[in-house]
Amino acid sequence: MSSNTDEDAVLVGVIGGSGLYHLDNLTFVRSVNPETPWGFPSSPITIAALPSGTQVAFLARHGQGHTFSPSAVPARANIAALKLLGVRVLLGFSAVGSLREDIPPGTFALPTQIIDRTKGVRPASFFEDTTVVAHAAFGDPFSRRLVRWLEGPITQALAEEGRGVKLVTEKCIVCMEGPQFSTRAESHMYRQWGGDLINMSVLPEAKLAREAEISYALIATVTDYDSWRPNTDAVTAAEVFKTLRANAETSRHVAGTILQELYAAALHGDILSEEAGSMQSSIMPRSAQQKQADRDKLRYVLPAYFSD
Ligand SMILES: CSC[C@H]1O[C@H](OP(=O)(O)O)[C@H](O)[C@@H]1O
Ligand SMILES: Nc1ncnc2[nH]cnc12
Repeated sequence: MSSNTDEDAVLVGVIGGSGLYHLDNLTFVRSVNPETPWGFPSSPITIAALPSGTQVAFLARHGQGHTFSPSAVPARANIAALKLLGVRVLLGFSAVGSLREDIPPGTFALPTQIIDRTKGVRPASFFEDTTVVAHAAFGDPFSRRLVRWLEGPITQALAEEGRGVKLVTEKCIVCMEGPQFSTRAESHMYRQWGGDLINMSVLPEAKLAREAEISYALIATVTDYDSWRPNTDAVTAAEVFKTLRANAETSRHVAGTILQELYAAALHGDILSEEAGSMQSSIMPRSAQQKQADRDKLRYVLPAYFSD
């Protein structure tokens, strides 16, 4: 599959998490399953049209039948395949635990910070195992402009839905390795560290989106109180499943309400401006020791810097 021209580029992408394996009110256009230099994505990517005809891309993070555990999600192939389709703005939906009493299950959140508690078993860079070195800026791990933009439309969409779902912002999410949930001691420790939410999926997705110069935000949907609450059972998958379906319905409503506006904002506004071009100064200068095969591989995600 060769790189898309601007005319058939799909600017907006959505990654669905646990419980969110499709979106609503879209017209199916085609399904694509590109083999990237990092393998195949979690599942074929659905290209579908909004009522206006604008096309968006949807990918189920754990695969259509939820066959990839968080540690095994082929995140590099996912981000590379979306980038090839033309995606420049990406919303990841995720089921998360809450580390705060005032963020109950059912709440939606737009985190702005991440604490990395993954264990180094997930490939987290497109530059890994190549002769090209890059250090992407990650102080603000989510696209600041995108997060700021999303706050209003999501709040409005939740109000319109009328189920009383609240949106909270400026939260810090801990990303743990899993697949087992945290111990009570870990859950308490994350609270002391300043964590507000916890999941197993936002990394390396957010790092790879940054390396691919895709503006990325996480819409975190709270399913449980994790394991820190005294005199309360620690989180179980059964507890998570209780809230998953309602959260997925609300996620579909939110996506259905905001995607057209998001497309217009990405096309005409400045929400992509901080990430676009950001890798130019993050990549170490070209040297004779860099292997051409590595540069060819990196061209797949960053054609602007590796075209020769
Ligand atoms: C099903 S409970 C744990 C599982 O759910 C979340 O997945 P996702 O972020 O894809 O919604 C969490 O990160 C864990 O992977
Ligand atoms: N408590 C929790 N810990 C990690 N990931 C989660 N996903 C949903 N709830 C979670």
